[in-house]
Amino acid sequence: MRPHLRAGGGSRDRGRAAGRGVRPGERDLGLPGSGAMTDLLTLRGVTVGYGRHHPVLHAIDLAVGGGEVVGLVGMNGAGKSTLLKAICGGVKLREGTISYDGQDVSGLGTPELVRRGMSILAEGHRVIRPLTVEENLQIATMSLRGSAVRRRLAASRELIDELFPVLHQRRTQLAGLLSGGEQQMLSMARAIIEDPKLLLLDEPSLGLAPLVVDRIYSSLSAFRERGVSLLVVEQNSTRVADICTRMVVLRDGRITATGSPAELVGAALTSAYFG
Ligand SMILES: Nc1ncnc2c1ncn2[C@@H]1O[C@H](COP(=O)(O)OP(=O)(O)OP(=O)(O)O)[C@@H](O)[C@H]1O
Repeated sequence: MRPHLRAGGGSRDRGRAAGRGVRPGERDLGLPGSGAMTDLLTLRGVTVGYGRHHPVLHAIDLAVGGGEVVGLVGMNGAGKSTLLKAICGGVKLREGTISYDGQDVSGLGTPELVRRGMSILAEGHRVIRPLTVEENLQIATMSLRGSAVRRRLAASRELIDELFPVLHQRRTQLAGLLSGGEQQMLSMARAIIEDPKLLLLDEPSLGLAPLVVDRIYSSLSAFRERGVSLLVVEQNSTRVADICTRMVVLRDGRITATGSPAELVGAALTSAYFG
């Protein structure tokens, strides 16, 4: 029989998990974690599907705390991208609710969520192809106001130059002519300027050379150090395990395991991935 780890939110949910009880057949790992954190993003009972098809996600409970880095992993077709789409309003909820920063945001679209402090790097690169690199960065600053924000912006620009010097070299080049890796770096740089509370990323390392992946992951560490909450979808758990505080495994639209990277290794991880 396959060991079944506790499904749902993270260790910080222990009280809640105890409240609703661990389901028969599930094993509560009593995971260590961030008891002091308040949840920034909470999904409760989220069920979604496409058209008239069967649900792709089944009653998902998931929480991301302030400053927490959650790695959402699982095989092809497990429903990881669909979960991000559900959060961003890209697919309609059949059941359940999503709250962010204490407010119900179920069904809100991406522009409104961005206005409320989420940055979303979903499939593909988020650059404006006919504009130069510098113009792309300038546009990201447009929603920022006030002197404190301007100071923060100066720090962000310094960080971008340090993390992605190639963008400085390419600042007059059209974004559409950048390589895939450079476009991903520019997407990350735009997110750094937006100074989000929560950053959602769908496979930020997909198809990139190892050195570029290193750069992208360095920028994720910088977000973490700034106290930004991250929800990072990756098919391969190895890379995301280096930066996340908690990993959540999705299989066939259900959460099969959650725990720190140290806890979710070996047989526990294989079983959660493949059943
Ligand atoms: N627009 C759509 N219409 C119908 N079915 C869809 C649509 N998008 C995804 N699906 C189906 O939903 C399921 C989950 O897909 P999803 O892209 O969320 O998985 P994933 O875990 O992100 O996979 P991958 O790692 O391959 O990107 C799959 O069976 C897929 O075929």
